[in-house]
Amino acid sequence: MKNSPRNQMFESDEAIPLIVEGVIRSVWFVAAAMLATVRLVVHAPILVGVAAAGLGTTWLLGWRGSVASLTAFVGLGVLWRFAHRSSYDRTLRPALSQAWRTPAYRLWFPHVARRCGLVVREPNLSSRERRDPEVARLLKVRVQGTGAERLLLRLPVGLTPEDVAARAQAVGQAFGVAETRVLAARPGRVWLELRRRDPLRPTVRTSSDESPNLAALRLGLCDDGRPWRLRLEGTHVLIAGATGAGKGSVLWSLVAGLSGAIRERWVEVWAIDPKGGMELGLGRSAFARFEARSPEDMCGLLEELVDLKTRRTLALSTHGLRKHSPHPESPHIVLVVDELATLTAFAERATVRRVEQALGLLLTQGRAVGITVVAAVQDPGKDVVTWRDLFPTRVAMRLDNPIQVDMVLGDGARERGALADHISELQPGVAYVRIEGNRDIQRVRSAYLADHEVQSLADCIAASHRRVTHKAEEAA
Ligand SMILES: Nc1ncnc2c1ncn2[C@@H]1O[C@H](COP(=O)(O)OP(=O)(O)OP(=O)(O)O)[C@@H](O)[C@H]1O
Repeated sequence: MKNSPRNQMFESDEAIPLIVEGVIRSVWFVAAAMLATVRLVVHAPILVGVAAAGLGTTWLLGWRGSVASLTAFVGLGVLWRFAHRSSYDRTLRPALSQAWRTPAYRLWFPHVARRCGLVVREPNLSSRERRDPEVARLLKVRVQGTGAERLLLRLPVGLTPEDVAARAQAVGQAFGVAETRVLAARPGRVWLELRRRDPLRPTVRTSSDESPNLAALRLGLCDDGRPWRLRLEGTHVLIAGATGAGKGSVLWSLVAGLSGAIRERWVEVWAIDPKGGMELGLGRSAFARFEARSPEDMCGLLEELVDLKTRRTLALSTHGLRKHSPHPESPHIVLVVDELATLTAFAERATVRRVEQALGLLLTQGRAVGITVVAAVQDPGKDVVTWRDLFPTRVAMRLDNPIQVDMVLGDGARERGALADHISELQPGVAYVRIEGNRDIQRVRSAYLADHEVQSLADCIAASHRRVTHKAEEAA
């Protein structure tokens, strides 16, 4: 086929070529229209559904009936919103947002991507040879019930997820959103998340109705609406946050989550509070061991745990086992250290060396024998970086500057959306969590326990232990 100057397929004005051309063009037009319809249905099914329902109703009931039905539907929606806000927010609201935001993103994204630099230009070509730059393509839009809008992007050759992360803020601002982050999809694709509402705004309460699971202990809420679950067995946890960031709430949520296991005695929490008991002293009866006196005393407790570790390692190797299983005679031990840096700040040099050696041994060899270190730090300076890599799980709460974010979570974390230095002082307990082997960073808020709740939690644990001891004495 060849285009003549008059845009004809065949260079002939005879009837048969003209008829053939007409048939080919009609088939081509019908196929293109069908393809466009299919694409519209696939990309904006809700919008197409609503339009089809509107046309169907008008055809069946006339325009008055159609307006009446529409009014009834809107009325039902409004009623639903006021009668049961949570189910409305979970289901209808995201569906409505999806219906109108999908076409809006599709319309504007190519323009925004070009302006924000999500493009690849061929290098080493003169401006005359250079073709149009390749732009990141929007494949899918997902509106979630939690107020997050996720855009699945296909990256042109030459663009990486890090490039998208570096431009994410600009794209977010263009769509009127302040919070953005990049999540891994498969190679060549990336999810760009834009958050319009924050489900972590209200204070999160603990839920005590769950039996403790060391592989996924419930500590609070994730910003996708799911519970925040943290693995405690086979890992160590570093929590960094400026003063008032809510480190205490993470530690107490952890104790609250473990309380069932502590009462049944297959988990013990040992606590070290270098601030003289200011932070953890409130619930000291929840702890099997508690030390808040001199650096030498705290060092002594660490060394006691190292001895226990050595005995457990020996026992495991004697029985040919590779992993410790907790039970009341040999419980899983969670060592909580509030303010790791203070532990060594006021100690003699010899004590500092002993503390460092004991911590090093627990962090490198404690995981397999049922010992988890959970340490909090206020100022993630260079001391923390020394220890950082020995903590597979890291939690960055509100931090003072952007450099500290990568210091805690690892290089590139802030660029991928862990804006811990942007967390508001009005939202204590909010944090970004990085787990070993997972590039994605979770945004979470820990549950909050008021002082009286911490006290009653500790009293409840102490009372349960007293009952068990009493029964054991009676039996003896
Ligand atoms: N998860 C939370 N939800 C709501 N409010 C919280 C939460 N965590 C903490 N708060 C509030 O913030 C205050 C400070 O929290 P917290 O003492 O835990 O901070 P911190 O990081 O331990 O500070 P510091 O390092 O100075 O001890 C608390 O008194 C409480 O009112």
